[in-house]
Amino acid sequence: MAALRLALVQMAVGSNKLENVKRACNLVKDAAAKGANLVALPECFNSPYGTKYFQEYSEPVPGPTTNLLAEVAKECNIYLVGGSIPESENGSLYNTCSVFSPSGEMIGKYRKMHLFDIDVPGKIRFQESEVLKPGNRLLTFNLGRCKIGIGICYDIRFAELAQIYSEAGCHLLIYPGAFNMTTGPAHWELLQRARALDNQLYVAAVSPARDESATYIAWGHSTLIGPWGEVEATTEHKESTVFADIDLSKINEVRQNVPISKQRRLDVYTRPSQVCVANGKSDQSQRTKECSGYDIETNKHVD
Ligand SMILES: NC(=O)CCC(=O)C(=O)O
Repeated sequence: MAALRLALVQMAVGSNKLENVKRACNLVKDAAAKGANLVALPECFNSPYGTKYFQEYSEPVPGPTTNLLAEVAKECNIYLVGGSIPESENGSLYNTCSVFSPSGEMIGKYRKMHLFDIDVPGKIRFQESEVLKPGNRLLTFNLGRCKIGIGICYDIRFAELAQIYSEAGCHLLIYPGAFNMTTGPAHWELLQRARALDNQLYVAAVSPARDESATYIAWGHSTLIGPWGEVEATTEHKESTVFADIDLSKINEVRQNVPISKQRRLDVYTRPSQVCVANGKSDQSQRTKECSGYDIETNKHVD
């Protein structure tokens, strides 16, 4: 067995919350029985995806859903990336992913940082920010020698987030996601390949299965992209689990062959926000090394 066998559980999600969670746990058990030691669930796996549902389906984290995920991670002796669920805390709602170790401990939670607010006239309008608040913290964890970073769906459009994770030493980025029938065919795979190629690492995205009767129809196509930018494993839109092995030596090979991380021209890249004008002369400030809640130098979360 490979050191890291990943399973992306593209599960059907319905309107019964407990049924959704039980289904997720059964599919996780099935993936573990087939040799996966890292299993990931999709975005919003215990609730239909839609702003009108988030309040009703929300719960604290930790809470009833994540307690069941913790149990299944322990029972199966696996790392579990618990997709995302609508989280409630102090009257606010978040789109939250929690991660569990093989001992059943919740080792971190990540709140979607970039909320899905788009308006493509005649096609799709979705405004998560009408109901949700964004998170401000990154989340990484280690499985053996593999360092893993978490984002949620729309976060994948933001190259900076993936680059920060890469600079923090991540080898694999996992995005529980739920693209739709407009942006899915156009951008889902392209964005994963772009993030993988920019950063020369693995990128996985895991979607719910497509339900044509839902108010929001997910694109499906859960996928793992390799550090060369190629599709390593994928599926179509029905319920299924995608299995793939993560081989860290491929990352080293690509980075040696095409050494872009050593060839950056940080001496000439300047962003408008990084130019300060003093005494009438423009001055290039240092490249930003910190992001809110996460210190890249020490690789630690900061309050
Ligand atoms: N759930 C999401 O964040 C959807 C993102 C999406 O569909 C996109 O096009 O971006």
